Amino acid sequence: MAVVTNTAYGALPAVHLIAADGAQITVSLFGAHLLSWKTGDGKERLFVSSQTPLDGSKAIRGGVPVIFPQFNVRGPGLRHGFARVSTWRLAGSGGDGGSSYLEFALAPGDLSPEHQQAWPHAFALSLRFTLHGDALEIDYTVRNTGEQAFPFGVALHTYYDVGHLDATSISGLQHQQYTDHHLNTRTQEYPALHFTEKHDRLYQSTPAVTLNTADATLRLEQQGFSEWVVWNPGQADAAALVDLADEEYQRFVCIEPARIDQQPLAAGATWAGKHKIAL
Ligand SMILES: O=P(O)(O)OC[C@H]1O[C@@H](O)[C@H](O)[C@@H](O)[C@@H]1O
Repeated sequence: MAVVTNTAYGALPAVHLIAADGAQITVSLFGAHLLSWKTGDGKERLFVSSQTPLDGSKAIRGGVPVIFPQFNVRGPGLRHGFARVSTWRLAGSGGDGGSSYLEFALAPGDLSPEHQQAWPHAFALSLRFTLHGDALEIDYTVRNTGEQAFPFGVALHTYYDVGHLDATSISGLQHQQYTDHHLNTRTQEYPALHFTEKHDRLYQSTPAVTLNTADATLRLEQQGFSEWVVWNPGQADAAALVDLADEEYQRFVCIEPARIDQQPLAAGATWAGKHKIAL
């Protein structure tokens, strides 16, 4: 049986779910932000910076920031959107022997007056985290509840705890085109991407990639999104991030299912994306 409890993570109210097989997640209401995912063997799969504020004053550095309605600076609003700095509601939870879930919701009434004014559209977001044995599924939907179309971009900005970058690679991207942070578009010829310097790349989506670390292999699948973003700041950019300790860039990579350009969602329409991470 699944056990759901209210808890705190730093100063943030959070919800903790333990599945029947011992797998567990902790999600803060601030950002509907997944902060910890431990598989049944007790191993933590996500990275959270030791320097991140955990009081709602700023986006959390680590875990799974939820990006909406714009990716990075690809839109006129707040960088990476307001969803990661808004307080969501717990909309449901439950489970049986096979799977357990937590579901969160965000609508205009949950936003600060400043964010509501900056983005005056009628929408409903839902995010459901489902634990299935050694896999985690995240179902993300965006509904237009108004009478006019609005533009939106989304991403699940997942920070994986990789132990050390030296032993980390991503496979499944060979022959894929990517755009790097210099805005060069190239094709990746080599089978596995290794992290020897800063990486900030946008790949067209492929159904699955594999993250290889010293002691684990994770298969990442996405449906409904259009890109994979692969990001590690490297040493110099990490030193400029006040919410990351200087050496911590060596402990994570972000692999993000995303829909980076803002595209319209018609009145009454729903967009749905699914992300599955499995051992
Ligand atoms: O510091 P932020 O706003 O959380 O963004 C972190 C990174 O997020 C990544 O998704 C972007 O590709 C990077 O360009 C960006 O630096």
